[in-house]
Amino acid sequence: MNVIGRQMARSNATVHHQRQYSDNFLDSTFNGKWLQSSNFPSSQDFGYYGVQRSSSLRKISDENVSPSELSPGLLDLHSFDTELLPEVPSLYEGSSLLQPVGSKSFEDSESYIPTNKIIGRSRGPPENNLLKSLSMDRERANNVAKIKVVVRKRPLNKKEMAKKEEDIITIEPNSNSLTVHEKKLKVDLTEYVERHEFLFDAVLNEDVSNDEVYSETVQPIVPLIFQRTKATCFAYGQTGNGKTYTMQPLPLKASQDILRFMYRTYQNQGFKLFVSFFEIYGGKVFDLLNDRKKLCMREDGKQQVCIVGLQEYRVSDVETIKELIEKGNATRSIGTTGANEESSRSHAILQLAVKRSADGSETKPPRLVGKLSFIDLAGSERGADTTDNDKLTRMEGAEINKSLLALKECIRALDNDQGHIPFRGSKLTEVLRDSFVGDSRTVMISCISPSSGSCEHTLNTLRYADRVKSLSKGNNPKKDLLSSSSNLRDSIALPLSSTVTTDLSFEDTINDVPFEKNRFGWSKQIEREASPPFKVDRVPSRRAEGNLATNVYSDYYKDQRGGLNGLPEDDLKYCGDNYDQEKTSWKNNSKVQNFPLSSLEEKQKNETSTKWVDHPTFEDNHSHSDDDLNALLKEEEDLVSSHRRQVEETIDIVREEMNLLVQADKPDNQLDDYIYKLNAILSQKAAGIQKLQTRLAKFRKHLNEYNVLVSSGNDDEYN
Ligand SMILES: Nc1ncnc2c1ncn2[C@@H]1O[C@H](COP(=O)(O)OP(=O)(O)OP(=O)(O)O)[C@@H](O)[C@H]1O
Repeated sequence: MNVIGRQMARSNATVHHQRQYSDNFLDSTFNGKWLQSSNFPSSQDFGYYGVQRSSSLRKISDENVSPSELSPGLLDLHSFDTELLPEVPSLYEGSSLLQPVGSKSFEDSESYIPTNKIIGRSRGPPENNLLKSLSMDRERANNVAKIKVVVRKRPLNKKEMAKKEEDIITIEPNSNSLTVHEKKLKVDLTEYVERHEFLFDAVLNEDVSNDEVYSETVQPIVPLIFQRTKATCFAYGQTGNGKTYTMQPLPLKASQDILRFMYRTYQNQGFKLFVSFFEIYGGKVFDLLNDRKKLCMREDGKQQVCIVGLQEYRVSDVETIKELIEKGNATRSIGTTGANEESSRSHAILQLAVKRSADGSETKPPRLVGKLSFIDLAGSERGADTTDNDKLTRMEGAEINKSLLALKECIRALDNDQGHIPFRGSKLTEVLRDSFVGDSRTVMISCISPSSGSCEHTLNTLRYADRVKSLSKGNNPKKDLLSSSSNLRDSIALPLSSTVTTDLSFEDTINDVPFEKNRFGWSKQIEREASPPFKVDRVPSRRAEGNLATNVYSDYYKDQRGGLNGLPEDDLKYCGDNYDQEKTSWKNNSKVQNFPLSSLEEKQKNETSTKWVDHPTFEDNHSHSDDDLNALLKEEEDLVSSHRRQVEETIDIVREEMNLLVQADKPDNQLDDYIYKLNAILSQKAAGIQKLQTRLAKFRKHLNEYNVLVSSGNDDEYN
């Protein structure tokens, strides 16, 4: 932790004591997260609301910050019974709009307001224009998707340019799609480029400013906060890809808008804005606005999560919020990893809560109306990057992975309206529990590097985002259509070994085969033409993953040499069980044209006599981090691959069964032979199913272990 920051945080633990910060001190000393001062909007960017500030911008006054009234010791962060107010007058309706513009102080401050889409800059826009603009905003707010996934690409940095790394991300102008061009090597060491296409709700290129990021992500949500919505905005991505750069200005901009609503639209309606800022580090909660005091979480009888003793500050101007954020940032933990010295190992959560007293009186504690949470997640790079680190760092990594996985699962469950939200999967999701129930909105900003050197991490980040997005029903039919028809989630370079489509060249295959999403949101290739039953030799697959180049190589081998026999043993080891299944299925395919029944016997013999390379287990691969996110994601991928192959095999088997029946109908049919072959077929079927069931059970067990299974149906039989 930043020592100066800690000192400062300590000395400011009670902001009743007015404190004068020097600009120099602030600008030069804080180097914590969210503290690249150049990224902060300047003070002129913000208006002053409510109580006018003195000439010092650095003063936190009693008027604006009153921790005592906000720190009841047991602070129910979220579930402070959401206010049961009479219906909050719509943001866009009611007398407040028609009242003369606010108090003197607001009038005075108006000239500071840079832009105001809700309320025009000019003092008296014609009433109908105002209403029109508000109704447009209301429409916009109502259209805010429940879950929005945005990807932001940062520019190449100096280090990457010095290493002559290339920009491998292309974004079509005015589109929501991006393509990762991954360089790969064929077995003959010639290079080829594998293209991975993704479609999201918005894709922002390196030229997009932080202001634009705000208007694309958080701004549309702000009005909803006054209508009892709880919203979460989080940045996800590898260390150094711009999470902090992206998140840092958002709370300030949002609080500016919130205050604007409070002082204009909801003037004199008793709304108050509160700020809290804490971090989750190694599974523990620390108050960033109270000298990093360790806090504990409690769940009350109503299963509402409380953070005991979290300081929450009432604020009425942006400058104070800025100071609080600076203070919190200075206090935030910064660890080191092999990947990036500056990498953050904690999740920082800043919350803006809008509250109101039930009867408008000041005597009763205000109740929560709506809330906006900003989460700067820890770097998403996982297991591999922490291998060399000490036990503590590895455990931190494990906790981070666990929370990232749990977060994804909660968002999935949220968007699927599932009764069971697996929020207990991590501290992060427990803390955010109330953001996953009721009227909620989630914005995820995935931050990616353009550099070729980060390709694998970039693909991981995009896959994570895609999983969040692909399960999003949203409220935009167009989006659904796009998702189902053209979310080119993954690799296009899939040299499928189809005996039917052998007339297609490799390039034809990679360029033209369309994709669609399956019901889990994964892409699958659509057959070029509707194939008649049993003409499909390979089940649509999206196998070639960025971090499993061997998959591609083995496919390539398979195509080039007609089989896996040519694969070096090492490759097989890496391929693991994928190729255990692959071997069998490929063998089937090689003989599929004539369906010689002898292949079954041969296969059965092989299966019993050959000791296939063991599938690398979850534990084997990731002994350093049991709950490694990548391992679970990989296991999920492998399960789907196995399922796909099992279906392929089933198709082959059914073909053989049909042949067998044809044989059985012939007058010269040998009963012994029929019985023997039928027995072989049934055994093979049973073995395939059993194998898949085992894998499924194992995967479910792992999910259960990490509390991330969304649906718990029939778990018992697997445990
Ligand atoms: N879109 C962008 N435009 C310009 N510079 C950027 C952009 N995104 C990030 N940067 C720069 O890249 C560097 C790393 O960004 P940042 O600290 O935000 O990464 P991070 O993802 O928060 O890393 P960590 O996981 O370690 O917290 C910073 O110097 C930042 O200014």
